Amino acid sequence: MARKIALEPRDERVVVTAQHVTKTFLLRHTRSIKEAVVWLFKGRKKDITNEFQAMDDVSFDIADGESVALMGFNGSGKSTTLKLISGVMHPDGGAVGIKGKVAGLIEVGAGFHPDLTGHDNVYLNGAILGMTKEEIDAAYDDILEFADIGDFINTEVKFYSSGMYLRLAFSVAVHTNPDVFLVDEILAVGDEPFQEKCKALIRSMVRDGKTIVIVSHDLDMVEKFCKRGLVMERGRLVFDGPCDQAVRFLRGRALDGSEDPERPPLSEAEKAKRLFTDEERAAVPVRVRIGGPPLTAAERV
Ligand SMILES: Nc1ncnc2c1ncn2[C@@H]1O[C@H](COP(=O)(O)OP(=O)(O)OP(=O)(O)O)[C@@H](O)[C@H]1O
Repeated sequence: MARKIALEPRDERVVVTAQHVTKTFLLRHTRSIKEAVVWLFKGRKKDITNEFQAMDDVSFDIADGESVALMGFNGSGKSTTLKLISGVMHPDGGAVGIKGKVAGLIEVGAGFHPDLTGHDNVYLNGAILGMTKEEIDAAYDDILEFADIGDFINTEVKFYSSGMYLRLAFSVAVHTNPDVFLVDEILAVGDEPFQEKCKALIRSMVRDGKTIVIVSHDLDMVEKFCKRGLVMERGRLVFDGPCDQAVRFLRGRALDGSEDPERPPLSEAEKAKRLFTDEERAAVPVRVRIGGPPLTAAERV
C-alpha cells in the first residue's frame, strides 16, 4: 500500500496526489574478482555503488474521472511513478496519496504464482487486488470470457506465453472494478485482436468517467484516449496540460533533442524543423510547479 496522506480538503475530487515525491535507486556496479581486489588494495576509493534519482520533486493531483497519459522518453521515470501510485513501491521523500481502490497492469503476471493454474491464479490475484471470494466467483465467467485463453485456464501459468499471461492478468485487473485504473506499456505484448479489445475497454472506461492513468509510447493512442498529459524528463515533471499539447511538447523535445544534455546547440536548419517555435513554447503553460518560481515551457527548454 502506498503511504497514505491526508488529501487536501481544498478539492475533494482528487483521488491521486503526489506531493514533492523523490525516489532514488542504488546502482551497484558489478566488478570482476580482479577489479574487486584492486579496489580493496587501493583503499576502496571509488564507491562500489552510486545513487540514481529516478524521481525528483514530482507533484501532481489527479481528480476523479480524469484520463491521464504519462509520457516521456525511456528511463524518464514513468513506470516508477505508476508503481508509486499503485503502492508496490514507496517514495523516499514526499508523499503519495490514493483514495479508493487502485488496480491495473504494471508488470505482466505480477501477483501470479507460476506453479498454480490460471484458475487458481485468478482467485489469488483477485484476492491480492482486494476482491472477496464471492466477488471473484461472480466475475469468474466474465474474466474467462475476456481473457479468452480456452483450456489453458487449467494449466500452470509457467507454461503460458507472455501474451496469455497478459490476457489473464489484464482480465482480472479490469474485473476488480477499481476506482483508479493504471495501465503500463505492457499492452504491447498482446496480439492485435486482444490489443483492440483492451483499447475498446479502456475507451469505454474513459467514457464512463473512470479514472485512468496510462503509460505509453504510443502517442497517437494516448492522444485519442486521454484528456490530460503529463510529460516526464529525467525524473522531473516538465509538462502537465491537455494531452494533445503534451504530445506536441514531447514530439518537439524529440525533434530538437533538447532532452539530451550532451547535444550541441541546434543549427538554424534543425530549428526550422521543430514543431514548436520559441514563441509557441512560451505560450504553453506548465501547470505543475517543480519548485522555485512559476515556470513556462520556454524557460524549461
Ligand atoms: N529497481 C530499480 N533499481 C535501479 N534502478 C531502477 C529501478 N527501477 C527503475 N530504475 C531506473 O530508474 C529510471 C527510471 O525508470 P522507469 O522504469 O521509471 O522509466 P520509464 O520512463 O518507465 O522508462 P521506459 O520508457 O524505458 O519504460 C531508469 O533509469 C531505470 O533504470
